[in-house]
Amino acid sequence: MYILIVNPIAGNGKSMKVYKKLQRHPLFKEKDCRTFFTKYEGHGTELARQLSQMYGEKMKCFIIVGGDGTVHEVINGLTHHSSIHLSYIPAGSGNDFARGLHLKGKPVKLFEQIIQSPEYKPYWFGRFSTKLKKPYNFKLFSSSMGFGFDAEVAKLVNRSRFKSVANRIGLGTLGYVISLLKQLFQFQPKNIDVILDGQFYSIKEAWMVTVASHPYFGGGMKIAPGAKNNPHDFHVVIVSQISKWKILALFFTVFFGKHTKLKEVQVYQARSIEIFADEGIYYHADGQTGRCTHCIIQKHENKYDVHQGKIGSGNP
Ligand SMILES: Nc1ncnc2c1ncn2[C@@H]1O[C@H](COP(=O)(O)OP(=O)(O)OP(=O)(O)O)[C@@H](O)[C@H]1O
Repeated sequence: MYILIVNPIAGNGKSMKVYKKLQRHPLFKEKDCRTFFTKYEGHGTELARQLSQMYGEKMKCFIIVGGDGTVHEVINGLTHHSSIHLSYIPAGSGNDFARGLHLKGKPVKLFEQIIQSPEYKPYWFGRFSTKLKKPYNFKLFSSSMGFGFDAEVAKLVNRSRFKSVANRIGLGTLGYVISLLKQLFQFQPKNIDVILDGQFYSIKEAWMVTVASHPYFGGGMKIAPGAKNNPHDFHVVIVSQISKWKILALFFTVFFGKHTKLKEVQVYQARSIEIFADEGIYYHADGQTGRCTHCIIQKHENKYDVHQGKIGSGNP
């Protein structure tokens, strides 16, 4: 049995079109595929938790149909169920997790692959907590976390009308770029302290601190070009003391991963990251936003079996 968790509003309704195609496929009935739709924000986590408890071993895998936010919610329902196999059919606006997994091809082809010749390989999620004291109640993230400018852009993207217009014309990234331009003139850089594997850095006029499990964010921008998912570390990209015009240049070069050549951009590798900001700063985890003054980020101790493309991770 396969369980599909479908977010009907992901990609401004694209996920429903994708789902209808899957539903018409002969393998859908033949292989006992059961579908559950998310009904509200956060429902993906509840569904994943309940269904994994209910079906456990009887289930071959969860097939997530939606965008990065849906993946984020589902994995957070599986924090104690790392033995469950996961597959992802991208149908959102950004779909950066799919890029990170090197998933290629149309949704129906991916569905056939998942059922007929799945390539489950280990994937290591990150975990984070914005609490200052134990119990930390860690949450998982699949692709990246960002603090500062990218988080404020993500907040604007999630609220904006541009996103749905851009989605309708098949340009998911456009919504991000428009929000970015809007935010560029409002954003005030912040002083942020960062501890990377015990090493302290005081970042003056920080624009963003991004922690990445693979290269992509914002719908295909290669923010951490060298990042490969592995059990040991993340890539941490820090941008500080940069002019607004140069930030603009950065976001043009980021599509090719060339921004790391700028002197205002530093790239580190770290397993354990701690962030401190005197005043509250915005953060995002896989594009889902919040506000904090402190955050701990670590590799989750468990690996998950995730269907990946030919050159996906799995060889740490
Ligand atoms: N039925 C629903 N009604 C309203 N919101 C929902 C529903 N189901 C899920 N959500 C919310 O929809 C949001 C967007 O989902 P998702 O991120 O998967 O799509 P997207 O934003 O189009 O794609 P991406 O994150 O890849 O850009 C999630 O934050 C989730 O909480």
